[in-house]
Amino acid sequence: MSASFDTIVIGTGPAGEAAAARLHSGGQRIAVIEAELIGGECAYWACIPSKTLLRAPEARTEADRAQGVTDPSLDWADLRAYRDYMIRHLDDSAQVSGYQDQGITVVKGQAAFTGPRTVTAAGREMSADNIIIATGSQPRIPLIKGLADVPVWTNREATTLTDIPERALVIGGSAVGVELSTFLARFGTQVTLVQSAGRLLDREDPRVGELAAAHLTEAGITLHTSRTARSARREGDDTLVTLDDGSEVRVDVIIIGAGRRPRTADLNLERTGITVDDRGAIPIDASCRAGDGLWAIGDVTAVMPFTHVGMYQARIAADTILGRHRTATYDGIPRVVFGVPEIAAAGLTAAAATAAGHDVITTELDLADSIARPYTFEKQPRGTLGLVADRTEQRLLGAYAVAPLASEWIHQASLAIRARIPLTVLRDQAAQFPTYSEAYLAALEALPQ
Ligand SMILES: Cc1cc2nc3c(=O)[nH]c(=O)nc-3n(C[C@H](O)[C@H](O)[C@H](O)COP(=O)(O)OP(=O)(O)OC[C@H]3O[C@@H](n4cnc5c(N)ncnc54)[C@H](O)[C@@H]3O)c2cc1C
Ligand SMILES: NC(=O)c1ccc[n+]([C@@H]2O[C@H](COP(=O)([O-])OP(=O)(O)OC[C@H]3O[C@@H](n4cnc5c(N)ncnc54)[C@H](O)[C@@H]3O)[C@@H](O)[C@H]2O)c1
Repeated sequence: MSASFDTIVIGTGPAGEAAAARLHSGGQRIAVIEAELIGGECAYWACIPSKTLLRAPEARTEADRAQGVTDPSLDWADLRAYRDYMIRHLDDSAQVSGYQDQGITVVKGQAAFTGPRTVTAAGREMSADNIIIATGSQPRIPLIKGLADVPVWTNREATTLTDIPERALVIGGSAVGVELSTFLARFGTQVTLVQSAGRLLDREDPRVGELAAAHLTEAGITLHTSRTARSARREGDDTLVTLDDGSEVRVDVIIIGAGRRPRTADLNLERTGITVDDRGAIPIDASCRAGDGLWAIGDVTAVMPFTHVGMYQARIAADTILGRHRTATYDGIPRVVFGVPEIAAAGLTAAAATAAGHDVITTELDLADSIARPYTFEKQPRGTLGLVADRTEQRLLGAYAVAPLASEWIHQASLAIRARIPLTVLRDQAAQFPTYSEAYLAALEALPQ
């Protein structure tokens, strides 16, 4: 006999967990189904370990650059132990019992639909008024001849590594590639990064890619843009990778960061009436509805595959299910690559704003020429803030910042874009002296009128 619930959540990454928690506190009877570990990719193999691993090199670089600090050093064994603690030693038993203690049913197994509102997992049949699909994504593996015969890491092996490799070829030059390269290079790996697009972080403003390239080069990383790996083969203990220009790179491991695919393949979605798009993503409306009583949130929607977006969609879907109708808007949501220094952006690039018909004005500010904080922060002051605005509408459309702590102060641009705060109001701010936030006023005053 099938157990019935108000809502079943398939997948307990950050999106599924946020939805389950909100619906449970809204009084619903909930079941969560998880094929692997409660917490999802983010908690064990993505955001949490990667940001934990990047903090030490960041602190080391900050210390190197701060006047009056000598001999800062990295301790891999200590960081590795802290990473293992942060990823719960890949053990989610406390999370399972935490849910059970709250009265949430946990089913460990691969869920598949048996009908529009019924699923099976671990031999159990379940039905619900609402089913939320939050099954996340998996790495996209490029076609490279011989890849199956050489050591290859996806984000999973890279973020749970036990030993720092001597030489690595990183494939992909966006968030995963830039973050993993930064971490490894700062720990002494000889990193070669191969990026198929003409620049790093190719969805961002071209200046962001240029600035990121300069920082990666400074960290000792060899960059190949407009390049792909064609084939790989073993030669003794080495892996020899041939790029598409015929050049060869000798490494110990290939690390893949070439994008992700929504995880929908095993769900039997044909039983639900949902048809995935050409990326394999589940199409949703503004409230994250994917069909009658069906919802999709997080990476599986491919809308903006970030944890904060998945959790936002979870709040939108859960509130709508609870009768508090909400719609999502994605304007101005920040996008951060945790490089050293941090690379942050929000809203539209100048090119996207122009394509959308805006009357675009832009400015870029060298922070060391304009504000005091870079000098109090480090002895080689640096940082860049770029703004994109609409001259006619007199509001901010986009921003990028490549500078220390940019992941924090990008949120001012994010709020200004989302809340459509007029430029006159933004120019009337008095940010704390001396902070990086002062850059906004300096940049706004430099915007063409
Ligand atoms: C290396 C790396 C670093 C990242 N760093 C950041 C960061 O710093 N900040 C940020 O915002 N984003 C980051 N991301 C992106 C972030 O990890 C994802 O956006 C986020 O994990 C998506 O959450 P989700 O809940 O949609 O899916 P996931 O976290 O992928 O969780 C989905 C869950 O569903 C389960 N599942 C799948 N299919 C089934 C099934 N059929 N039945 C039952 N369970 C199923 C999976 O086992 C998994 O536990 C990073 C990604 C990578 C690869
Ligand atoms: N800090 C963060 O928020 C963070 C960190 C890591 C990942 N993420 C998210 O995880 C997802 C995956 O990140 P990602 O960087 O793997 O994917 P991505 O889709 O953002 O970028 C993939 C990059 O790989 C390149 N590429 C694709 N195929 C290639 C090939 N064959 N050879 C060389 N280069 C190739 C592309 O040009 C692109 O720049 C993204 O949605 C990202 O936003 C977020």
